[in-house]
Amino acid sequence: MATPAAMPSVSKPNIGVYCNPEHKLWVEESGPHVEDVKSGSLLKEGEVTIGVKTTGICGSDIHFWRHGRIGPMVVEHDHILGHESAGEILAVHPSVKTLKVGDRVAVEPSQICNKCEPCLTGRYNGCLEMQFMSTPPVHGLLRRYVNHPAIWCHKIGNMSYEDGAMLEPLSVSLAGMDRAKVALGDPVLICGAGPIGLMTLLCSAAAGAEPIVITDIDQTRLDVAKEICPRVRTYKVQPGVSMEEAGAAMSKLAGGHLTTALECSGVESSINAAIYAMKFGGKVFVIGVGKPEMKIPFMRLSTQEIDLQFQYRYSNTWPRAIRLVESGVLDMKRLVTHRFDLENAVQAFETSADSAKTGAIKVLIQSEI
Ligand SMILES: NC(=O)c1ccc[n+]([C@@H]2O[C@H](COP(=O)([O-])OP(=O)(O)OC[C@H]3O[C@@H](n4cnc5c(N)ncnc54)[C@H](O)[C@@H]3O)[C@@H](O)[C@H]2O)c1
Ligand SMILES: OC[C@H](O)C(O)[C@@H](O)CO
Ligand SMILES: [Zn+2]
Ligand SMILES: [Zn+2]
Repeated sequence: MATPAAMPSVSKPNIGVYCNPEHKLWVEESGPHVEDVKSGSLLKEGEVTIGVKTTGICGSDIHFWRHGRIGPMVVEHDHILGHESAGEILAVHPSVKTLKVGDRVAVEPSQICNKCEPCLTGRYNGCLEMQFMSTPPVHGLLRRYVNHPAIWCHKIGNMSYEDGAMLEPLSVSLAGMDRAKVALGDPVLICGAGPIGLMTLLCSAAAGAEPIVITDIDQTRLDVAKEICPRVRTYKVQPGVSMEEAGAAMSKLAGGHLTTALECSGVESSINAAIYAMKFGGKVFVIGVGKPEMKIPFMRLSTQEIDLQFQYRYSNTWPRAIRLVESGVLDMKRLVTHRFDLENAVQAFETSADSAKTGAIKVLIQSEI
C-alpha cells in the first residue's frame, strides 16, 4: 500500500500517448488508473508512482510512430511513447526508503536485471534483459501517472521539471563524451546539430574542446549552435559533395587538426565524411543510429588508423548530469523550442516531426496532475 495520507490531491484520469503498427498516434485513457494511484494498490515492492510533469519528444518516438520500428525494435501493438521525463512522487511503496511523496525527480527509463555480466560490471545499458521504457514492447512515460522503480528516480531538488526531462538526452551525450574521452584542447567535430548534437556541443564546450566544428544540412540548426556556443565553427553540408571533399572542408575549418568526431546524425554520408575529416590516429565516435547496414570507407579507416566506436544509451549518467545542470555548468534551456499540454500531444509530435518547417529542436509535453 502507498502512503495516501501525504499524497497531493490526485483527481484527473490517467491518459497516455499511443502509436500503433498502422502509424496512428493518439491520446487515450491509460494505466495505472487514478483510483489505483490513490489507493497505491498496484505498487510493487520498490516502486513509486510518479506524477509526470514534463516529457521531451525524442527522435526515436517519432521513428516508432512514423516508421513502426528502429532496427529490430518493432511496434506490434498499441504502444505508449516517451522516455525523457521528470515529475513529482505521488505515492511510495512502504519498502521504499529513499523517496517520499512530494519529491521532485527525473526518471531514468532503463529497467535492468541486476544479474547479468553487463549489469554486474556497471555497464547496465548492455543488460541482457533490458526493459527500456518506450522501446517496444515496454510502454513509455508519456502518461500522467506512471509506476516505476524508485532506484530509477533521481532527485532533482529545485531544478525545473523541463531541465529534469532534458537530463535524458544529456545522458546520451555524457555517455558519448565519457567513452570518446574528449579532453581540454581536443579538436572536435560534431556531426548533426539536432538535440543530441547540440547537447554534445554544450558538453564539448564545457569540456574545453577547441576548436569545435559542427555540421548539419539545416542552416537554422547551425545558427542555434552558434548562439549557444559562439566559438563553434559551422559547416553546412551540401547535397552532391563527396565524402572526401566534405571531410577535407571540415578538417580545413579546424586548421587540419581534427582528432575526434562525435557523430550525432546516424546518416551514412555524414559518418563517412567524418572519417575523411580525421587526422591519422583519430576517432569517429558514433552516437547517431541509422540503417541496419552501411557502407564505410574501410581502407581509409585502416591506412589512417582511425578508430570507429559506438555508444548505445547510457549508464550511471544521471548523478553527473544533475551536478552539471544544478551548478550552471550546462544551460540547456535554448534547446527547448516548443511546449504542449499532454492533451495536445498529437500536435506536439507533428511539430517535432516537421522541424525543418517549425524550427523545432526539443518539443516538451507538459501535464497537470
Ligand atoms: N546512441 C544512442 O543511445 C542514442 C540515443 C538518442 C538518440 N540517438 C540518435 O542520435 C541521433 C541524433 O538524435 P537527435 O534527436 O538529435 O535527432 P535529429 O534527427 O533531430 O538530428 C539529426 C540532425 O542531423 C542532421 N543531418 C542529417 N543529415 C546530415 C548530414 N548528412 N550531415 C550532417 N548532419 C545531418 C539533421 O538535419 C538533424 O539536424 C539520431 O540518430 C538518434 O536516433 C542515439
Ligand atoms: O534516448 C534513448 C534512445 O532514444 C533509445 O535508445 C532509442 O534510440 C531506441 O530505443
Ligand atoms: Zn531518446
Ligand atoms: Zn542485466
